[in-house]
Amino acid sequence: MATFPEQNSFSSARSVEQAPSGLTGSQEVAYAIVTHNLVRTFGQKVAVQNLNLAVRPGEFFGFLGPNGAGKSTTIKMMVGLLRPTSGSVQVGGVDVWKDSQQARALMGVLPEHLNLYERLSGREFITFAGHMYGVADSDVHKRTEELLQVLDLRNDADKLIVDYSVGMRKKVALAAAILHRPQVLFLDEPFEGIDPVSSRVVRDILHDLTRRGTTIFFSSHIMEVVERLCTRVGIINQGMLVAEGTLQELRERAQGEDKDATLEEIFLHAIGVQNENHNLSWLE
Ligand SMILES: Nc1ncnc2c1ncn2[C@@H]1O[C@H](COP(=O)(O)OP(=O)(O)OP(=O)(O)O)[C@@H](O)[C@H]1O
Repeated sequence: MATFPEQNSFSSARSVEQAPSGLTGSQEVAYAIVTHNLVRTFGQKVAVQNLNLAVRPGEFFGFLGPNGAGKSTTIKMMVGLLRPTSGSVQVGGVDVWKDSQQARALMGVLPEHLNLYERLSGREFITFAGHMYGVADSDVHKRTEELLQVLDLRNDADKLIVDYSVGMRKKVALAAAILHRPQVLFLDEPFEGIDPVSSRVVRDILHDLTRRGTTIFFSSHIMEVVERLCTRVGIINQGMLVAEGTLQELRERAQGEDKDATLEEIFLHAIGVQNENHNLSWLE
């Protein structure tokens, strides 16, 4: 197990209290996603506290945190599904809550709870999404068929979504989120419920998208996937950003220069988990 410095020292120098808050106007377009002092409360509960983040174009940003940490709440505020209590979000230099239509045109979104049109078939749903984003008919057709093929949905393409499995729903929603080649793609737990074969396909597609300039912001509990894909990682705990940087940067901040710390070790330390005894007394 690696040893680490105090939790708060995890945020990198470029962490975003410094980076975006000093930026104005056109400078901020240098960032694909910027949040300024983002806050969301639910009654007494502060789900997200003064979140400052900046993600550069083409980055593959992994957003980690334990259950209830505030990941989905953050993503919902970033994509225009949940109004912040205070603070702001910009995507591609556009304020998501002031110019929501313009901002949404730049995004693809795979939300936590998939709100799909259950009475459409998978093929119809993907096609519909393409038309909603104004993609030309011929491109919609071509891209839909290719997506159905690579995501192994072709045999079920004409089945109604209501009859899809969890993984099939996730894949069809992902196809709909990427068909218009968004500038910024937000994915809330994209690998949940997806089999290993499709997982690999999805990883390849996402990797390819970032190579071609798409920025990806995604939440996941699967450390191995985050470790493999992400160029930068943010860790949120109890609504606060407790660590942010490249894996290398986070490792280098590990006390004693433990360059071998795994992302799981970095994560557990950042959220303050100790090595405790988790035995159930009644099993003894
Ligand atoms: N609509 C809501 N009403 C009240 N509380 C909410 C609501 N949505 C989220 N919360 C609370 O806000 C906190 C953050 O929730 P959120 O769903 O953002 O966590 P998460 O990090 O995505 O968790 P998980 O990994 O379990 O999906 C939790 O305490 C949750 O109970």
